[in-house]
Amino acid sequence: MSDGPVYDKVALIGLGLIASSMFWAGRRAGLAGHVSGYARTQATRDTAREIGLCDSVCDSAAAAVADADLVVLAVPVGAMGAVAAEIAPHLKPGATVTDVGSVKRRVIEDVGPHLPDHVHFVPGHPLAGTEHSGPESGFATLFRNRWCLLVPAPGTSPDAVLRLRRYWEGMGAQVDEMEADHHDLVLAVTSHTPHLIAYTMVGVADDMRRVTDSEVIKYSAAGFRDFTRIAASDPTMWRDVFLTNKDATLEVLGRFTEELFALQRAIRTGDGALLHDYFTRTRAIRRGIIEAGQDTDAPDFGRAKVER
Ligand SMILES: NC(=O)C1=CN([C@@H]2O[C@H](COP(=O)(O)OP(=O)(O)OC[C@H]3O[C@@H](n4cnc5c(N)ncnc54)[C@H](O)[C@@H]3O)[C@@H](O)[C@H]2O)C=CC1
Ligand SMILES: O=C(O)C(=O)Cc1ccc(O)cc1
Repeated sequence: MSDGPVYDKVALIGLGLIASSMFWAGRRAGLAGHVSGYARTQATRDTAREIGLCDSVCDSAAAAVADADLVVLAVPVGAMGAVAAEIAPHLKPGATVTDVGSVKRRVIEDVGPHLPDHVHFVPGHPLAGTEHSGPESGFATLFRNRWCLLVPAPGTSPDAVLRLRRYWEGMGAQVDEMEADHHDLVLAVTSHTPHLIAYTMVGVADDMRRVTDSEVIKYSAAGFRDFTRIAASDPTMWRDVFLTNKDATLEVLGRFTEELFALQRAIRTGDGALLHDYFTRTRAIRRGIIEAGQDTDAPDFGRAKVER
């Protein structure tokens, strides 16, 4: 499927869901000559070696990035700066450094200052994931038909950006470019606040023990099940997302609570027309997404089988 490797050597730093999916997807499409990997804990490195994740698993980040043409930072957002500081002296001149963090402004602020002038920094964010984490959770089709947003600073080498775009496209993603603050606001609406709402709803159900004792599990309908899936996502990753996308998340949450109060009032006052109008508008949005072919989870989309 590819015209040969896009990079001779790729280094994956942090071997969780996203890095392992990148390894399997890249290997299937022949996108890298060699993939080295590094994870902070011995246990993760051992698991990676056992399951054949990466062509070589290194015991230091410095060893993993040596001679790499692309370095991917795939750790929680709050750890990006420290990892960048650690690898900076060992980067090959002309290499591209990218990341996959869910928040972009903070990653740019934390990583950028550590990197030497002789590398290209092209921040990125694949809009694809699951509630699972760790080296065994990845699969080759995770990025297929999903967006990957690249957030290069103005003046970044167009060749470096184009090459990274080809790499993501080789893994099946559609690539767009976006400015960092805009990215963080869009993601606060479409991903970060929805996750917070799911965490809250599952927390509320758990608090109401009277109702939840076994009955929540037994009678849970699809809506609540979706919330529990999302609320099972990695606590470290999501703590970092909210701490580092604070302003945008608080802005969206402010709007959300205003709307919630309006709906609460409509329920209390029996304003059925308001509720009906509201739900009619939101239904149209969902139908619009499906008609635009953007809901890759829709049953009629023919979702790719999960496989390595
Ligand atoms: N899980 C998801 O659905 C998505 C996650 N992302 C982003 O991708 C990045 C990685 O996420 P996942 O692969 O899901 O995480 P994960 O939890 O599966 O893996 C994270 C890896 O980073 C390592 N790590 C954690 N703290 C570290 C530190 N202080 N120093 C060095 N290594 C450390 C862990 O040991 C693990 O190998 C995060 O920044 C996240 O925001 C982006 C899109 C989707
Ligand atoms: O599992 C889900 O529903 C997700 O929303 C996956 C996801 C999580 C975090 C991201 O930054 C991007 C995608």
